[in-house]
Amino acid sequence: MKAIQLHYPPEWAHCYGCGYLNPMGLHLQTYWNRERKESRTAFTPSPHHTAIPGFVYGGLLASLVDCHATATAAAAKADAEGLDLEKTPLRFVTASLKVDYLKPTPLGPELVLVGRAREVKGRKVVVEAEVYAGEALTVRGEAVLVQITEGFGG
Ligand SMILES: CCCCCCCC(=O)SCCNC(=O)CCNC(=O)[C@H](O)C(C)(C)COP(=O)(O)OP(=O)(O)OC[C@H]1O[C@@H](n2cnc3c(N)ncnc32)[C@H](O)[C@@H]1OP(=O)(O)O
Repeated sequence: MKAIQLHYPPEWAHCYGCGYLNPMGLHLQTYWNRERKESRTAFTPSPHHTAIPGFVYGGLLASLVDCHATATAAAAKADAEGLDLEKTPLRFVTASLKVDYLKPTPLGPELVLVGRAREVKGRKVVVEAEVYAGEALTVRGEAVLVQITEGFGG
């Protein structure tokens, strides 16, 4: 299965969190499960992603939620409308991002993010995401994503 971010055309693939053309980026790769209507990604923070020794920097966790949510929005919208992302790439940007840090996230283990679309309406998708370190749910996020077209920001 191909990661959602790998469907982005090159002009939309420079994002620090998930762009495959950003050499310094995190290269997050999100996968969509059509049966479960759920997205997943995994990321192992590096030692320099430290907040307090032993724990992950919250800004990084927000970035993971952000980029996982944008990809989840594309997949959920494609799923809802029966579109093939290979033929019709969809790209969303973050309009709003809320992150709740439920408990400190340990630095070392792989983190798993799970995402679900709570609302798909027009150009807007609302996504809920969770970050797990092993069995522990450490972060819960919510994002409003808005679909953009060519020429965004111009
Ligand atoms: C180019 C690819 C980059 C991908 C990077 C991936 C993640 C990122 O880091 S993105 C970077 C950070 N984000 C940005 O820079 C976005 C900056 N903001 C913008 O460009 C615009 O405000 C934008 C596109 C989000 C929305 O503007 P616009 O296209 O005019 O949408 P608009 O018609 O106002 O709103 C559409 C819907 O979204 C909702 N919405 C818009 N902004 C918000 C918000 N801040 N909070 C909640 N809802 C919002 C509106 O209420 C509306 O909902 P509904 O259809 O239910 O009425």
